[in-house]
Amino acid sequence: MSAALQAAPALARPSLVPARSFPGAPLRAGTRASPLALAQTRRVLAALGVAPGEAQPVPMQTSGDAEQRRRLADLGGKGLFAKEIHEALLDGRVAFAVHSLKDLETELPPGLVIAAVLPRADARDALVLAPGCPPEERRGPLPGLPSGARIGTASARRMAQLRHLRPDLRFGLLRGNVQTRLRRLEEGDHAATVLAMAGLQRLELEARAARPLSTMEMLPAAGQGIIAVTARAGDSATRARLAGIDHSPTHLAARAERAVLAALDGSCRTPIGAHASLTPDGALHLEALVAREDGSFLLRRALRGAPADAERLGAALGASLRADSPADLFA
Ligand SMILES: NCc1[nH]cc(CCC(=O)O)c1CC(=O)O
Repeated sequence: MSAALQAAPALARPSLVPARSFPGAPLRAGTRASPLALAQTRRVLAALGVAPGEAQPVPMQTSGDAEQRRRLADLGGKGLFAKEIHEALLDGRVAFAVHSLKDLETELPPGLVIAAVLPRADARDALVLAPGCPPEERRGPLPGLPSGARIGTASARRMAQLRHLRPDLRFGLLRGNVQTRLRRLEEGDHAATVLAMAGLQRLELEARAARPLSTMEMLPAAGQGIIAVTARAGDSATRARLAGIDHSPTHLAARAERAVLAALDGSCRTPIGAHASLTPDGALHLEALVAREDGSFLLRRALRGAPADAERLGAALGASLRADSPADLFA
């Protein structure tokens, strides 16, 4: 190895070399290291139209990734998957970072902003059956899901909605990245699970979905199907570049859905769903729900208004749900 190559690792040490101090260096894009996160980062880089070598994904292990068995609730929730990435961004070790919007806490750390979102993919959840579990012919809610089936999930939102419609179902904990969950389904621990259509599609695994669940059957999480790019609030050059790929209809939906979360201020285990869409006549239609994890309580409401009022609509719908829900859901 030449002396020049041997010298390279020292120069590349991320903690010593803030991206912003080397204008000609590759754009560093922070991301989790999961296959889904990397696929999403490639989409952002493709949208930016960067030349080969002009940008570089920087995969990072997060506290959330390190913990595979316990429920997120026991650990402190959403922020876990983003904390290290936010720190890298604030420190200048990466120029921007790519996230699944639904995993991003409602209030970002001071100094960070959502600089762009990509056009939303399918926001729905999908029913995924274990290989040996043929869809059952049955009448009533959630057709195709066998009576008494054991569902694997770690999502309070999915569990609450399934239980509310189908008290016969049983539940077990199933977490990990998408591939891990599919593998554990094959191992026979669970009859079925529910995964986001968007994640399955981005991993080219949508053939594993028995069918998408309608938003009436299963209201998605706020931000589901949306890839978000964070940047430093004060980095106007990066923000301007990211603004070029921002999809404004998706950004409006994101604002409305996240305003619901902010108004509800639930714990990370409170089952909450929120989904906004633009109607053909140009209005913003917002649906949201709050539930109890055991499905014994579920309140769902919708509101319609002008897209420019996205945040106010979300706040109003969140406040209305909160006013009519048991107070202990928001402890
Ligand atoms: N919590 C994990 C997570 N975060 C984002 C997605 C899917 C992609 C998306 O919603 O944009 C998934 C997997 C899943 O819920 O099935």
